Amino acid sequence: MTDRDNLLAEIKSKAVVHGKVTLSSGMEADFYLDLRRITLDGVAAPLVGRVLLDLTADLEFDAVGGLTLGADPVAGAMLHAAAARGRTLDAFVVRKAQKQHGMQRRIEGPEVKGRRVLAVEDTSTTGASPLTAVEALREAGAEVVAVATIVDRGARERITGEGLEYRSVFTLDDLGL
Ligand SMILES: O=P(O)(O)OC[C@H]1O[C@H](OP(=O)(O)OP(=O)(O)O)[C@H](O)[C@@H]1O
Ligand SMILES: O=C(O)c1cc(=O)[nH]c(=O)[nH]1
Repeated sequence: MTDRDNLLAEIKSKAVVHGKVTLSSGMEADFYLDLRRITLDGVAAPLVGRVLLDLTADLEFDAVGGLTLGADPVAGAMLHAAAARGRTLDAFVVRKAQKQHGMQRRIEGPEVKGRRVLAVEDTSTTGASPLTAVEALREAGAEVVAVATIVDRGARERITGEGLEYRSVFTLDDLGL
C-alpha cells in the first residue's frame, strides 16, 4: 500500500459524513467531507504531508499555506514532511480578515513577499477559499505557483479558469461519492 492508498482509506473511514449539510458557499449537499478529522489525525496527517509533497514534487516553492482554518494543518503537515526529507519548507496562514492589533497582518508566518508559494486547502467546492488566499498572497507580493487540495469537490474549473495550476490528490470519484 502506498501513502496515497493509505490516505484514501483513512478519508473513506474517518471523514465522510452523510446527511443534509450547508456548505461554505451556502449550497446544500447530502454529504460532507470533514477533512479536519484527517488533517488533525495522528495517523492520517503525516500521510497528508507526504502525499501533497509528492503531488507537487515538480513545482518550485519554499512556502505553503492557505485560508485559515482548513488549510492550516495541511500546511503544517507539509512543513514537517519536508523537514523529514531534509528540505526546508515554511508555512503561512492567511487570515479571513486583517488583524486589527499587534502586527496587523493578513498573512501570518515568515514573510511571503517575493517568494514562490503553494496555496493549499483541505477541500474546495467552488474555488472561493483558495482563490481568496491567492488574492491575499498576490497582494502581499508572493508568486503563487499552484493551488493544491486533498480532495477536489468541484473547484477545478474555476481555479484553472483563473490561469492557475491546480492539483488535487483525490476527486469525489476516487471516494466513490
Ligand atoms: O468552495 P470553497 O469556498 O472553496 O469551500 C471550501 C472551504 O470550506 C471549508 O472551510 P470553511 O469555509 O467551512 O471554514 P473553516 O476553514 O474556517 O472551517 C474548507 O476547509 C474550505 O476552506
Ligand atoms: O464546500 C464546503 O464548504 C465543504 C465541503 C466539504 O465536503 N467539506 C468541507 O470542509 N467544506
